[in-house]
Amino acid sequence: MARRTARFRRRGLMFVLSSPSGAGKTTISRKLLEDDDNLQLSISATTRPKRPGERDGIDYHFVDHAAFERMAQGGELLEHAVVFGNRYGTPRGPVEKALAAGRDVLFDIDWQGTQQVYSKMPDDVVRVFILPPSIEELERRLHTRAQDSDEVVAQRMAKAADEMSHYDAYDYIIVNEQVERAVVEAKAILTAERRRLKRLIGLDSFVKQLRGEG
Ligand SMILES: Nc1nc2c(ncn2[C@@H]2O[C@H](COP(=O)(O)OP(=O)(O)O)[C@@H](O)[C@H]2O)c(=O)[nH]1
Ligand SMILES: Nc1ncnc2c1ncn2[C@@H]1O[C@H](COP(=O)(O)OP(=O)(O)O)[C@@H](O)[C@H]1O
Repeated sequence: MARRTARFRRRGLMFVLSSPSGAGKTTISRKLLEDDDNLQLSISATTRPKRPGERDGIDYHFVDHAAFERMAQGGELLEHAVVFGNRYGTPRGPVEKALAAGRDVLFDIDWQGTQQVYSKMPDDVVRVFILPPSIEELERRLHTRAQDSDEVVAQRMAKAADEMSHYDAYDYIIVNEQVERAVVEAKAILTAERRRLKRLIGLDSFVKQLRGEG
């Protein structure tokens, strides 16, 4: 007799990573995306200028203030916030499509955006906050990234304490000391969250079938 394949599906989840700037969100996100075919990045729109090496439509949708305002007013953004004086927002369409298709979406958004998506879609959101091992190491990382001026680094360090004060609005905390370890931890969280009963669709009839009732 042919073996039956699992006849239930899963709704996608929203995997949110937040941290003070420089703690390692981008590094950890890249590794998760590289190793996981079912995970896709939510590409935010921003009015921030492009950094060297960043590509429009891949790292961000780089837009001007007027275009951002049109998107916000038109209800095209799931959430939006001002961070370091620039506007950032999450386009709604790709997220809804992915979730319905059972794909998971990774978000690199700040605490304000996390709060907004969580209040709209609490059952779909998994919130992870990344902390640096120390404040000295955070500053070192911001300098070694060498993409921002000393002035911008000073601005980000000044904001770090404020951002870190929001850690308690998250479900999971990862201290990014060794990047490989942090990635293993993030993968473990994702794996476990994918098995949550509440995300499984049609499990009832599958179990009925297993019990010979289907
Ligand atoms: N609310 C919100 N925050 C975002 C979004 N995209 C990026 N951010 C946050 O904006 C902050 C600055 O991001 P960025 O300019 O790329 O610098 P980074 O700190 O090096 O990641 C980070 O805390 C991001 O998580 C978004 O769509 N919505
Ligand atoms: N665990 C780690 N140990 C040492 N350096 C790290 C670690 N994680 C990230 N970095 C480095 O720190 C800098 C900031 O990391 P990044 O991922 O850009 O942070 P974020 O996206 O949170 O601003 C980068 O140069 C990155 O290579």
